[in-house]
Amino acid sequence: SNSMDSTYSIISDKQEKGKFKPDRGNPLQRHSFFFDRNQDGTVYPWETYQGFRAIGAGVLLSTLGAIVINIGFSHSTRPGKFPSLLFPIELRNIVLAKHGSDTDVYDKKGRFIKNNFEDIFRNYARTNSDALTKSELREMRRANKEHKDYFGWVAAWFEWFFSYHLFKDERGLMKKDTVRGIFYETAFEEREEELKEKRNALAEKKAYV
Ligand code: HEM
Ligand SMILES: [Ca+2]
Repeated sequence: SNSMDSTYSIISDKQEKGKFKPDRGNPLQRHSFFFDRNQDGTVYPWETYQGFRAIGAGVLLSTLGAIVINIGFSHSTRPGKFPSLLFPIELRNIVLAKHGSDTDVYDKKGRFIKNNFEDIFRNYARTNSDALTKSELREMRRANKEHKDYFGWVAAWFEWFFSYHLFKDERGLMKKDTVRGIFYETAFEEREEELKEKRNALAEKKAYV
């Protein structure tokens, strides 16, 4: 099948599960692919919503995530196309959604730059060497701000807001391993598995009483 076929019409998109294979060398694509629930290469808002729910976000946060992420990133991943009111995000072009005022951990090709990742913790993790407190995270975000880059400020704010809200530990710390897992997507997958297991255990318990 020709992947261009689905480019021109969203309605007749075949939505074949597993049609899209993320590029191993592109962690940014894998990060976003977690939310492509039917794995067809396009993330629609309802998929973003389901992805958020799958990692334990409530209805409100998931709705917010779907709205800001899909409105924010749809158009830039569809170069030359008329804006779509369904706000699809096309994963093969996900690097085009990169913005300013970020950490530079993902480079222009969506690769994970280890040194920039290590810099986050070298520069801001003072209270604990392998985690950021809420205020250290804020400090990092402020330092990353580029002049008049309003879109980047807002995008980075949301990215770190979602990260902190969903992945801080019981002491309110953003652990280094977790942050790496967010960049690589494994944090999403692990959380989803964890919640599935919890639900199954609960269901089994109920079956016995
Ligand atoms: C719970 C959900 C999510 C969390 C916690 C999250 C978190 C993050 C974080 C922490 C960054 C790095 C920001 C930085 O370098 O300063 C990032 C970057 C990015 N995320 Fe997500 N994200 C989520 C969902 C999504 C979704 C659904 C998509 C698209 C389908 C997406 C696309 C991107 C893109 C394109 C970047 C690159 C931004 C850049 O480097 O300029 N993310 N995200
Ligand atoms: Ca999809």
